[in-house]
Amino acid sequence: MTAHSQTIFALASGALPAGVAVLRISGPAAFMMVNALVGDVPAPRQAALRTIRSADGAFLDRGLVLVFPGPQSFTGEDCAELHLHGGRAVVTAVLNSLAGFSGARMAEAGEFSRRAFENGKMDLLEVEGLADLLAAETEMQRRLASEQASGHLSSLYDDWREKLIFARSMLEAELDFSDEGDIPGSVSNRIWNEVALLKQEVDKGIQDLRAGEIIRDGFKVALAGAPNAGKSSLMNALAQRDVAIVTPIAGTTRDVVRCELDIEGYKFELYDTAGLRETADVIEQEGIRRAMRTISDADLVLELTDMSAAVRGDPIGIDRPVIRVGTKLDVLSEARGGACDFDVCLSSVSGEGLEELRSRLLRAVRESTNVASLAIPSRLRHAERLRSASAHLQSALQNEMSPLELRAEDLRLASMELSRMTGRIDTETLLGKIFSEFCVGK
Ligand SMILES: Nc1nc2c(c(=O)[nH]1)N(C=O)[C@@H](CNc1ccc(C(=O)N[C@@H](CCC(=O)O)C(=O)O)cc1)CN2
Ligand SMILES: Nc1nc2c(ncn2[C@@H]2O[C@H](COP(=O)(O)OP(=O)(O)OP(=O)(O)O)[C@@H](O)[C@H]2O)c(=O)[nH]1
Ligand SMILES: [Mg+2]
Repeated sequence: MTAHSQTIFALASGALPAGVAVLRISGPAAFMMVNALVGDVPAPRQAALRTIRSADGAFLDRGLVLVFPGPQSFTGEDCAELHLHGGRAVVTAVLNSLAGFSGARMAEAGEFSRRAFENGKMDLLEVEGLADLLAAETEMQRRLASEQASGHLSSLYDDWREKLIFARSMLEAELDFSDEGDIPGSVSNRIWNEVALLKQEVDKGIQDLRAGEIIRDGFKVALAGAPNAGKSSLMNALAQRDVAIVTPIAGTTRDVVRCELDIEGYKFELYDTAGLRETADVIEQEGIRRAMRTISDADLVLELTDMSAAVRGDPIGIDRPVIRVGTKLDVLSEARGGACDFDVCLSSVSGEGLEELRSRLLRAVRESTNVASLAIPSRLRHAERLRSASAHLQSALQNEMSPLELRAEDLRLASMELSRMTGRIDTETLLGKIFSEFCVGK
């Protein structure tokens, strides 16, 4: 438990004006400050309606006051909340009054959560989950973040860590008795079987990173094809707004244009790109270079072909998953020539086929995020720790001829990696990076 001498405060609710504004106070002087502002300290954890006055007795607001005595609070310290009328001047007046107390200052971004972490109220995975929960815009992002914020990923990794600690203690017991003649090795065999099973679980976790990243950061879809194929028009139709410039001139799009979509709770990132062709125009060449880079980074490529055009572009030929889209279905004569060359035929003008494309996109994201539970890694940091743990387990398992001491040391290193995951051991730099993701008041 890290005791802070300073009391911090901040607006914890959103942009003003708002219906209600919540000011949060945490630290040793919190209750003294509440007492000075409202005349008493209400009963713990019960909302009480009070008049809030400045140090010179001037009326500031009438609002709800809540106090949470430490350690039973969000930060683990004495905490208080003032629920004010959400006007700018009301909030400014009360914040100014709070700043007048000695030992009190405005909180920095993420400082409440940082104190919660330091006081053991949340571990690092839960803190990251909370940051993701505040940033979540889609239903699947919310579910993934809640899972992590409520400690389910932490329990999983703690469980693995405990298994390793148990295995090590068994090995150490065996080491202690080893000079009493050879024990038939049965204990040891059972341990290595369990370590092998654990390694499989860790490796499964590493594989799930891709699903976690897709849910958290979005499924990347690139629109590709010849100039005038209708890429920008399709982007605008899917986004239902005018994101990209559309003209009848081939070579309109040069920069990569990005937009986000929410399909059934999954976040998609759509990338409109320059039409692919041989060209002498240096600006267009650079556009095409960027297009190719975007296409090769995509989780899925929509390869568009203008079905009404006399000449069709060549296939792009990349090793990404592709949906072949035939465009301009509305101008196609009744002889729908070659529609069977495509997975989806659509018109961005009439809207025909868009629903079919949307359900194909949904199917693709579901296939890429097909996991049994949402207690999965979603940041590179998680996978790096898991990879390193897996490598130590591998070393312990394969070096059957090495001394038990060394193999036990590999198990210890693996469990250290899992401790880093929840932040039992870690560096100031990492903490700074994670807490800087928060806004002030959290
Ligand atoms: N008004 C208000 N609403 C809020 C929050 C808040 O701080 N204030 N939260 C802020 O994120 C979230 C709720 N999270 C919270 C987490 C822990 C505790 C807390 O007091 N924990 C104590 C007691 C637990 C208990 O009584 O069961 C503890 O952990 O010891 C409060 C809120 C969302 N809603
Ligand atoms: N009738 C019809 N016209 C379309 C459709 N989609 C696009 N167009 C037209 O085709 C032309 C080219 O459309 P864009 O969306 O700019 O094509 P693009 O693939 O982005 O082209 P570049 O940016 O040059 O690579 C425009 O005149 C559009 O209005 C469609 O579904 N039906
Ligand atoms: Mg375009």
